[in-house]
Amino acid sequence: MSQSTPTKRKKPESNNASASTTNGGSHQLHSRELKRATTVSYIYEDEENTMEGKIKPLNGFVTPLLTDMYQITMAYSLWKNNRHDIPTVFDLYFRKNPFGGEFTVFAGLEEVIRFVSDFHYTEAELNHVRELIPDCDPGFIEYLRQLDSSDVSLYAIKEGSVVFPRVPLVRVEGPLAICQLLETTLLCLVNFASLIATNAARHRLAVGKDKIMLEFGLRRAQGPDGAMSASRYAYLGGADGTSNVLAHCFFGIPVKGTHAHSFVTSYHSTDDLPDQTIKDANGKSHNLLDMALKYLKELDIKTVTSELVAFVAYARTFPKGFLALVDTYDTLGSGVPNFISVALALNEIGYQALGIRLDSGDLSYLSKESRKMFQQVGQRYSIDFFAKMQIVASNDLNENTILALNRQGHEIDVFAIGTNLVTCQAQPALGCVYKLVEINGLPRIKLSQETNKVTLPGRKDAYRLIGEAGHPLIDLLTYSGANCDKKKIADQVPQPGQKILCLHPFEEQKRVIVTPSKVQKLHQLVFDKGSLVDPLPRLEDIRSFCLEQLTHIREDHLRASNPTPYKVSLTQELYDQLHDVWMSSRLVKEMK
Ligand SMILES: Nc1ncnc2c1ncn2[C@@H]1O[C@H](COP(=O)(O)OP(=O)(O)OP(=O)(O)O)[C@@H](O)[C@H]1O
Ligand SMILES: O=P(O)(O)OC[C@H]1O[C@H](OP(=O)(O)OP(=O)(O)O)[C@H](O)[C@@H]1O
Ligand SMILES: O=C(O)c1cccnc1
Ligand SMILES: [Mg+2]
Repeated sequence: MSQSTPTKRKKPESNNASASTTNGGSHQLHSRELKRATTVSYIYEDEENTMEGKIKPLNGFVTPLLTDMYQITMAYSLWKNNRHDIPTVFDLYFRKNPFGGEFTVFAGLEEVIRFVSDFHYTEAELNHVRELIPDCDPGFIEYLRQLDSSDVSLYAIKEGSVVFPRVPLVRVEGPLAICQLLETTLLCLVNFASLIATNAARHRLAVGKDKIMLEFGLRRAQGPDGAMSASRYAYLGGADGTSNVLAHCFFGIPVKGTHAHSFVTSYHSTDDLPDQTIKDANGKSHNLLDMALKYLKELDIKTVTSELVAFVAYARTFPKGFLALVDTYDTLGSGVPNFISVALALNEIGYQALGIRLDSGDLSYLSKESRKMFQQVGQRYSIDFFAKMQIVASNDLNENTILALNRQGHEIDVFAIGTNLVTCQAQPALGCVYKLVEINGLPRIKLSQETNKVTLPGRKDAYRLIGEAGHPLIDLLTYSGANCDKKKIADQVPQPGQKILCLHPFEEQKRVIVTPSKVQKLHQLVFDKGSLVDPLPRLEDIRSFCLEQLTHIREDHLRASNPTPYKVSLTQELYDQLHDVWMSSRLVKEMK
């Protein structure tokens, strides 16, 4: 690949990054545009997200060459055989929910729309393609030079929706060659995004809605692109903030942070802090270290002095949001008392400390013991906010450890989750696939030894049937293929209050009659032959939609252990069509 040119970026607007877990980061979104130059390079510009403005991918690697080689060879062959313009329908969907769960959060749609909208080959990219194909016909390069998405339409489920296996997340309609060329990039954009969003949603459910969940995974993420995607989609799925500064600058995600052990261990003695003073709101100077030592004496506790010095140094830098990492030497014997002494000193001169971070040991026990100490000191000195000091926990947290902490009881206010959130250690990939379901108006099927892998042929629509209690009951797929007559298509559309027969795609005896109270059409036209239909929603609105959606799904579908599968069914018409196409596509074996 060509060397990238040096980055040429407009300076991001100043962000409000702060050292505390509550003060950091504004919620304001700074949309960034990433323009592609002749070689792959990153040039970020402010983007007006208008309908007229050309929208671009969020990441400079997202170009038509971010694909598998076979897409290009297939496109060449389709063009050579004059099949490139045949009208087609492709479905993008997954077959199994991740993490042993029974739900998935759909994410990545904005990036899909941006990529499809911007689809074109630059001259440099055309040169690459020419070099990749032996004896490449110049006519193919001419064909690619004029190729764009002006004949492509996308129908999609809203980003942030809770979704289920086999329901197309995106339906792509357009000429065969370009739809085929989109496959790999679209899958790359949806698979990781949805996996991370689902992982974040599961961690969010474990943490509970009244607690704060932060994503601290940048250092362990799968490279810079994986890290940016992870921060974006962890936020979409329910994280309240990230430690990733660039994700704040690009996506407007609130940025949060505390400090590391190295900050504490970098101090050895009081000599390392020649200036121990701090000014109060009136500008009067006080010696913060002496004041903290006075409180330690009153409390009759001996602690590690170098740790106290580090805390004083940090507190005089951030007196308004002082939060200390307390487990460097001895959490309850030194870290928490040192924090308390500095917090009391700050309080004396009008500043309110924020809390502590625990990063090792038994987080249930340590959080409860720390809370007790805060309550006792608060009572002794009649300081109300002391009992409510924020307790942040980190250290290899995951869904299971959080659920275990909930069972044991804890006093944690903020769960900071890194590795397990951004790498999806419990399951490293989602298996979204992209399959041709209709060509030239005719349904197409892909057979498999595994029934579950057989594709559902034909153009389909999807509806969510909502029950009396307000919970989704079932997703129903209807047949809306080009060869299905208009009345049949209309007759399949489920109506509230009417009985609807819903069939399992492969097991004839599994059928249910549903009378929905409400019906939601799941697919919307989001990209219409080259044009964006509606402005792209803001990331924080997608996040709010996702969190709201989760409150409507029945708890037994969401729970971590033995969740109930959610039903996805077919209308009689779609069922018949599936089985007709299946029968006619299968060879009848002969035995002698
Ligand atoms: N009460 C608890 N219940 C269940 N899991 C816990 C509890 N407290 C901590 N954990 C988890 O147990 C693991 C402890 O890891 P480990 O023993 O490697 O670290 P540590 O000894 O506490 O700290 P370190 O080695 O980083 O100083 C972490 O994954 C942590 O999230
Ligand atoms: O554990 P995670 O969920 O990935 O969360 C992020 C971790 O990264 C930081 O330290 P790091 O692990 O780099 O070093 P430390 O544990 O030795 O402090 C932090 O203190 C957390 O422990
Ligand atoms: O701000 C923190 O405390 C932090 C950030 C990233 C990783 N670990 C900790
Ligand atoms: Mg660690």
